Amino acid sequence: MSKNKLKTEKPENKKPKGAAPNPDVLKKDKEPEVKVKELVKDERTHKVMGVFFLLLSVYCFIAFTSYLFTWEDDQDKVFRYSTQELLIGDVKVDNLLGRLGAYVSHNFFFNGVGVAAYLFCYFFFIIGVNFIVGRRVFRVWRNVKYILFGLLFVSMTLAFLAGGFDFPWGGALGNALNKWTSGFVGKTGTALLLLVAGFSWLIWKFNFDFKWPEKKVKPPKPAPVAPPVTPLAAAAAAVTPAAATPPPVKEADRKNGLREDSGVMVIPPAAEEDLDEFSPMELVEREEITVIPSHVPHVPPVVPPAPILNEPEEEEEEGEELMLELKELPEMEEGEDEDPGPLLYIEETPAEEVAPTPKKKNAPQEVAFEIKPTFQDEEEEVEEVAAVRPVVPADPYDPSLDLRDYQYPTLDLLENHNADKVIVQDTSELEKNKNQIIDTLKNYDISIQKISATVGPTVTLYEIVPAAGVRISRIKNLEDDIALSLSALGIRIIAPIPGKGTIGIEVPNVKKTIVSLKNMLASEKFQSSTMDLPIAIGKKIDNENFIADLAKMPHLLMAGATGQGKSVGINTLLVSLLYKKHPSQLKFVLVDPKKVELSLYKLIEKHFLAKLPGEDDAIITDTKKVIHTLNALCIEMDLRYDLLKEAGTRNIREYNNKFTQRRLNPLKGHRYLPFIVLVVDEFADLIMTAGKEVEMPIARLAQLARAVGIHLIIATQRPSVNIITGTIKANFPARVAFKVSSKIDSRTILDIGGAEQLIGQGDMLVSFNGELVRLQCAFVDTPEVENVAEFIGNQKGYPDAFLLPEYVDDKDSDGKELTLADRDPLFEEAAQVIVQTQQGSTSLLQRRMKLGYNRAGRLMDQLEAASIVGPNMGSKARDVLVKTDAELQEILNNLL
Ligand SMILES: Nc1ncnc2c1ncn2[C@@H]1O[C@H](COP(=O)(O)OP(=O)(O)OP(=O)(O)O)[C@@H](O)[C@H]1O
Repeated sequence: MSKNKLKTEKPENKKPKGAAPNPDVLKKDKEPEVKVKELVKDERTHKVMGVFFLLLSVYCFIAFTSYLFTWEDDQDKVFRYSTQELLIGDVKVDNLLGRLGAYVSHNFFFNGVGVAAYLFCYFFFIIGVNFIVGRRVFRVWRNVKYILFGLLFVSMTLAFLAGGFDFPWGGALGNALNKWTSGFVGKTGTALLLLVAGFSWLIWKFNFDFKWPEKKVKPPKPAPVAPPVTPLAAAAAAVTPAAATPPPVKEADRKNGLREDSGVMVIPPAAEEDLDEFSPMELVEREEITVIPSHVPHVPPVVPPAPILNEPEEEEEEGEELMLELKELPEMEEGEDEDPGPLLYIEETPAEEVAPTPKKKNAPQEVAFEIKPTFQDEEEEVEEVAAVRPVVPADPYDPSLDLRDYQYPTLDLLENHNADKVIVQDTSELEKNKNQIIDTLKNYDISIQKISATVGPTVTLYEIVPAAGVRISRIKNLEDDIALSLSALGIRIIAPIPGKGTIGIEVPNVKKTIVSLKNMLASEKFQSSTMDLPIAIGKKIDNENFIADLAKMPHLLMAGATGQGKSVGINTLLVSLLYKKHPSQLKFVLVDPKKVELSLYKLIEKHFLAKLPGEDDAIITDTKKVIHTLNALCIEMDLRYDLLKEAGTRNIREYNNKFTQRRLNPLKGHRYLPFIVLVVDEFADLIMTAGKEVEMPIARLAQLARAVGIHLIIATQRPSVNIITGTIKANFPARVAFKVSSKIDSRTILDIGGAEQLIGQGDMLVSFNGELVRLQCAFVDTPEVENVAEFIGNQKGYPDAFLLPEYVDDKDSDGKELTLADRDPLFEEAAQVIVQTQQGSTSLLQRRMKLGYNRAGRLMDQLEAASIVGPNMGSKARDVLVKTDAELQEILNNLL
């Protein structure tokens, strides 16, 4: 019914208003052009061509083979009769394919290329297959090159070898080539030429490995242990990460794509021939095949140690050699060459003082050295050291050494969830959906040229190429009507698919596949990722793993109605990070107003969690404490910026590099900075209870914290505009939407509709880098998270969680008189810092004691009240009025 109605409306559709020209006239003008084009492009034409070439190939094959047996008799007849007589007349031949067969074979063999004529059968075959299948199963141009070479080489070789026979082995071409070459370079030359050509082709094709058997080299003896090894040097040697060196990959395994160290099957890149082109109704089932090992050993990232002494390999002057070492010293600021760990300093004693040794070239060991451990917090020693020539410290600083035995969680802690490796979609379902789509579009008078299907874990994407002349905007306008007509739940129309000019219709699969996090973490992409904070989010429709770097995102906003997969999504992100990061490199700040969602992570408090000083629980559930924690994070951010500025670095990566190279002085407050990831499970709840007090620090962190390694993951059930305000949104370029309840919610979170049409259970849209991608979120169940948390929690951790700077709420202390009775608990410590360093600087207190500006300022006022420092002098540091510890102790005793 609607069909007829719509068809009668057609002219109106084309030209809605105004004095339109007669549509029939216009149509007639355009029709022929469109038809020829369509005919050429039409897949049926291609199929017909395919059948033709395949039959041609078979025909030639039969004719040629028959010719091998009947050539003697048939050749006579071909010679005797003219072409016309032969083809039209009544001549009897023996070839299985009659006169035409005899004629064609004779011309291909005798007048052509001899036995090499079979290469033509092959050529027709590949053309036929390509046409019939509708894609380049065989690469035509490459094959043409091989065939041309084959024609020349085979015909000439056969003519050369079998020149005396009657049978046209090499055909006219082979004979001619052979004749000319033999005349030019002689018989022997021709033979050599053919051998060279033959071998060249074989080498080119198979790339043989010509290996000369290698001389057996004795393994070098282990270097003798240096006689005066201090305990310190021994400790440094123990750091050498022998275990960290990945085991060598066996040659055979490498060829097979099996990486021994990870147990991960790496799929070799698809052969060129396999590359597909867009084809009618093709089924795309691409799956990253991974062999999931029961145990994937992880190797903590340990930087290989630098040699203690660089012994030059080439001949060099002795003096120059020492110069070389000195040149290698890192550029340090004055007095910055100390760091807290024990260092190796090499004291050079003039050779003649130790023993008179004759000067020799290339004998560095003969310069007398004494290796002395020094500890920098002992001041006299530091001074002593300043007098000697320090050498580059032996090893780069390795932050993971505090927990050097830490084992990364293994994959056997996770479940497979029966996630099928290959997604098998019922072909009848595909066919049914395809026909329904075609029929529905026909109802709206939209004809299509091609349709292809890509089966994903939860939905199948039908990609449509509209027929020539159909405007995509028309389909876009009809989006809702088409969705209604298809009447399947969760249909999403993408018109057009960005960058493709095709239209996508996503239809939910009847049988959905769970994407297990285990599979994703076992994938080569994740295992070999070098991202700072790799997160395995889920699988795209084409089954490609979507793994992103949270550090680049740099923050993530997640929304979704209740029960659609948000908590699973957060667990997925957290577990991915736990599988890739050492506790020294990453800390989580977990905010869980719902109190139960993140409680599992309590077990890893001493490894991966950060908390406020003095707090019992690292997982924050109370709104007041959330405000304190967020402000503490802001202080940490400011402190980190100060450190970055002092170090002359722009971001956490550069800073940590400089620190691990021991180019930053920990006595000046420098430290290794772990990444901090703040996770808020229910943001709406926080905004409802604390409003601006929460929004402001979140917005500040979102705006500034990326460079100093603080990243935010904020989740909310209610993505309404009063919760996700403009300020928040502007600073969260990466957003994730699970199914939401309305189009408005979808717009709030993604700036576009679509999330309301998702089908739940981890079906999600990710807006990142200006692209909108539909993913099936990787699934990790609560018991799995528990396993991972237990595995980590049972290992030795730090004494406490990572402590954030203390934050004192101005409201708590404002209005109070600054009396000595109200002294800050850190008063004594602050006084000691000031007296020991003799610097009355507030920022020094901030850095040394990890305090916020307000608290450090208050402490300074209290120190002033106690006459330990002088009054504020603007930008200059205050005078320190107490010069010695004894003096300070007396003042402190009097204050009690
Ligand atoms: N990626 C996924 N794959 C398969 N099933 C999933 C996935 N994510 C979630 N589910 C299913 O959906 C259920 C609800 O998920 P989840 O608890 O994460 O929802 P939620 O959005 O956090 O809900 P709430 O806001 O009420 O906590 C899960 O128990 C699971 O059965």
